[in-house]
Amino acid sequence: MTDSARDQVAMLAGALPFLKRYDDQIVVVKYGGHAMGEEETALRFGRDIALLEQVGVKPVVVHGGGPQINAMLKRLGVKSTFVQGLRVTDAEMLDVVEMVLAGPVNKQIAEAITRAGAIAVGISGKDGGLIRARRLTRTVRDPENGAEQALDLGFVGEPERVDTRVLELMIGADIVPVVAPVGVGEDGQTYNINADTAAGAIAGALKAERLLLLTDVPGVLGRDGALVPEMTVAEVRAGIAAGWISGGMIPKVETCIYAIERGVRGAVILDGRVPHAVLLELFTDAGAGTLIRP
Ligand SMILES: Nc1ncnc2c1ncn2[C@@H]1O[C@H](COP(=O)(O)OP(=O)(O)O)[C@@H](O)[C@H]1O
Ligand SMILES: CC(=O)N[C@@H](CCC(=O)OP(=O)(O)O)C(=O)O
Repeated sequence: MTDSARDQVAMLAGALPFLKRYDDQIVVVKYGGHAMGEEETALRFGRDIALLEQVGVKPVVVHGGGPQINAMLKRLGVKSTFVQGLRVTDAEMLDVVEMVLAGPVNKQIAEAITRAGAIAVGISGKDGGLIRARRLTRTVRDPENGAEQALDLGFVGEPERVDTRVLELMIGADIVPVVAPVGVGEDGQTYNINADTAAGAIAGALKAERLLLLTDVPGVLGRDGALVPEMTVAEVRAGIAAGWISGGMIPKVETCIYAIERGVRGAVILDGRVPHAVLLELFTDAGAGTLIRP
């Protein structure tokens, strides 16, 4: 037997306890727009998800696509602004957001997983009544007089209720759901939902074993720029207040807290550009990224 064959067998044997732990368990993976990068990265992601499905894990993919929306807006000559990491979304913008997220981005991911040997089907949060949303309200404090001021983010939504039936039907039939973060209000209004928030709501509703948020940084970075391997909810809150957790990282850590409070057993922020990031996190002791715990 060659050394490389021996290594392969040793690796498989080492993964056995982890394979047992995650057998039949739901793992929600949020695939961020920044982690999609090159085509090879997306294909590799597809292979990892297909592998999870083949070893008995039940993966559910929720994806973003912020950079892909930006690219389309640039082609259309439309400017976009972000407040607290959220895209201010007027009616025209909403059309583009839905077109990009529920269109090419959703289909490319489902195709990459399917090409790797699993059956993945792309849906949006509007399909099967999956994500019932309401308009998100946010306030800012006026630094001059301390008064609270309401922010108008347009058609940005937050999940109000997640109806998991369509996901359960898919999971039960060994189909990997790939979800675009778009929701619908009671009155039929479409809402743009931050993909981290959508993933957290879905993970919470499914009581997933793990929520993995894949991005383009190694995890939560401390003031010194070094990776923080583990954080408690209280430490996260202190980091936001002190300002070293900011921008797009805020919805991520908030999502982790939300999911944990709803019974998800662990939430991890990790670098989706690292080859096999998902497998490293689930099937090795070393793990990857930042684990947020209660
Ligand atoms: N403490 C921190 N650690 C890591 N990243 C941070 C931190 N504070 C702010 N960020 C920013 O958050 C970004 C990740 O959020 P975002 O760009 O929205 O990712 P995605 O598209 O994957 O959702 C990082 O690229 C970084 O610029
Ligand atoms: C309200 C809001 O900001 N929605 C996001 C939805 C996509 C997303 O979250 O994509 P990433 O995960 O790649 O950042 C947006 O319009 O960009």
